[in-house]
Amino acid sequence: MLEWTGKIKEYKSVDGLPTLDLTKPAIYKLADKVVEVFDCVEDHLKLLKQCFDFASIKRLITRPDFTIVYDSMSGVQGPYAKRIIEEELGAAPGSCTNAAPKPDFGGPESAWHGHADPNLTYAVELVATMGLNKEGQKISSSKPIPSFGAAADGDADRNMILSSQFFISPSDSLAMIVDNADLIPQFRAGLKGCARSMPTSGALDLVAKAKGIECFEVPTGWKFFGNLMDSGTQYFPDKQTYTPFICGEESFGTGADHVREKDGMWAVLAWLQILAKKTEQAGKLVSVEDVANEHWKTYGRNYYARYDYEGVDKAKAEQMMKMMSDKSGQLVGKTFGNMKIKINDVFEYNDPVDGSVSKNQGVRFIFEDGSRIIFRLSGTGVAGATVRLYLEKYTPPTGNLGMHQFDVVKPLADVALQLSSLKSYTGRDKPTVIT
Ligand SMILES: O=P(O)(O)OC[C@H]1O[C@@H](O)[C@H](O)[C@@H](O)[C@@H]1O
Repeated sequence: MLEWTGKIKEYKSVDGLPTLDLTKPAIYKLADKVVEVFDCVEDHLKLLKQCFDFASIKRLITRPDFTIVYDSMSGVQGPYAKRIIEEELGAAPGSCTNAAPKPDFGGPESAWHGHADPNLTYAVELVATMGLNKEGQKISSSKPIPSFGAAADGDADRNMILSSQFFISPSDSLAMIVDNADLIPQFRAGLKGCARSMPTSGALDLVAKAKGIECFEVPTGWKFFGNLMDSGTQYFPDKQTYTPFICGEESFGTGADHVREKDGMWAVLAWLQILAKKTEQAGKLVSVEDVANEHWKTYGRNYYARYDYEGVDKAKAEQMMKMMSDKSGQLVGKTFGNMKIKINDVFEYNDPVDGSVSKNQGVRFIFEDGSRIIFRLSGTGVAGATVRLYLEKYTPPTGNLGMHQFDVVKPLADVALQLSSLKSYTGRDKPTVIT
């Protein structure tokens, strides 16, 4: 792209364009061109109405025993949330919090210091309202705790889902939406495909296997889902079709093939739709926690956490990754604690749709019991390098399903520090953020 910008020889501009009123929908004719000003909230709402049964979601939201809080963290979701959740679906006024978009997402004065990130660490207001602390442990609250909570990030493509004193990890949220896709009108004809990014937990794979749905493991980055959504279309007419399709990432992005981006509002409505239908079926209010408990009893639980080490020395982080990559395959059969390594490699993706190969997509240590330790360098960090360490431990349905995820993966973190020598490379022995 940079190369092409160097080749620009001319650009055109128009003098004397009138100032158009962008505050209301209208169509303007300017010489031989037409400019249409449209309300993007209405546009999105129209599309979402094709995906969901709004009447049934409204019945849930207006139940006297159901309360909802949707925190837009001063990002762009605010006007959409108020229009859809409060006006269209009948949630009580004030259910949508921090709903006035601000250019600095609230800045240093906000509880989240302008860091509009929907996770346990940054979405502090919502997390406290839902009766949790940043470790996801229950805390007491002086006010009644809402039945359902959600947060959006600054550009509203990501989401966090909670119920009263309960946090659902994005990996679990994805698996549970796919498991219950038949309750969502968008998937009435059945799902043909689903996908997760490589570091996202394998909870999705268990559902896909049980239901016979094609499941893909792609590198981190939403673009990799795009080709799967295009399979069988005019772009790849000879390829098998994987749509209708649901996909998601551990980094709080969830979506489907109604648009090509992750869609925070879609994920919130998908959950509300599932709860609405299950509540109708059960004749009593069903919560996110109820759905999760049922799910784990069927599939087992993929305990999961991500440790971020932010702002580390880039060269050192790269050396550490290289050291681990160089050992690819050499640690198979080695035992750490009571766990034996089954696969140690560097993840590579062969795109089944366009045939492209993406190498060097993260270092993986996969153990015989299904536990995983994954290392990646963030592609979005701003200062130095961010090392992301993803930890996953599988517990079958017969095991203890009610433990705290951060406690369960802690022994894996100790093994990860050993495997990576992270402390000697980066000087860090504690992550900056755990989600
Ligand atoms: O490389 P990082 O920092 O882990 O960020 C990954 C994220 O990067 C974003 O740009 C993509 O839109 C996401 O899909 C992806 O999850």
